[in-house]
Amino acid sequence: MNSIDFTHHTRHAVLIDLDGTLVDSAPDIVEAVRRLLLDLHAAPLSFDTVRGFIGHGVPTLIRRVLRASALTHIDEVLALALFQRHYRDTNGRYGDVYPGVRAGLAALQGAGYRLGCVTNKFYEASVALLDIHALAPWFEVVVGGDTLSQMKPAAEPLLHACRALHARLDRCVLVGDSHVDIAAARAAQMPVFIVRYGYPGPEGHAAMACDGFIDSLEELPAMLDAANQGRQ
Ligand SMILES: O=C(O)COP(=O)(O)O
Ligand SMILES: [Mg+2]
Repeated sequence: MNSIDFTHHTRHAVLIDLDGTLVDSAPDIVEAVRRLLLDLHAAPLSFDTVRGFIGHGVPTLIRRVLRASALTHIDEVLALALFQRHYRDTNGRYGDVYPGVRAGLAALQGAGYRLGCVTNKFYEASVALLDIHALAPWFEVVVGGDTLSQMKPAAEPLLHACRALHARLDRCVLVGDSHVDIAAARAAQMPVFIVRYGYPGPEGHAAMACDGFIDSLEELPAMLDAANQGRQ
């Protein structure tokens, strides 16, 4: 995939992570985990504990939940199926879009950027969540955790989105909330901007080696102007 020739593509694109960047979806996910643990007759985990498990996709989240609840004897495929059933109900119901997201997307589109959503959440759930919050129309492509054989931190989802948008690889940036996004962007040799909210994981933001932090997506057009000038 790395050998794809992007040089005939000229468009600038912004790839944006979903959970923790566009939507504060932890309340939906934590509620589905609470229902899963109820099914398994296990004690609930704290909100912060479960939120800290978000970032590497649902199968990893479930593995972490089972480990934290001393339920490693439970079949992960079964637990995943139980979770999915609950998540179909909770997805989009409790969490909300972060402040500045809608205005930021409008400003980016107005400035001529093509927009793609690159998430480790399963594709179907991602599209459903974007739909529920009326964010879907902004995105020309959505790459989910199960769209390709590899998810972030692999480079492939970013390269795939870039190609789908007919954008030049050296004209794409990623915006995310976690070290998974940073690692994926580095693997794709793409600049990465990190929101100061979201689910950065236990290490927090301090140790993040990104190209810049933002408090709101509304700050992006100005930041990208500066970044693109540096790349000419
Ligand atoms: O589902 C996850 O674990 C994370 O999803 P994200 O890539 O949109 O942050
Ligand atoms: Mg995220």
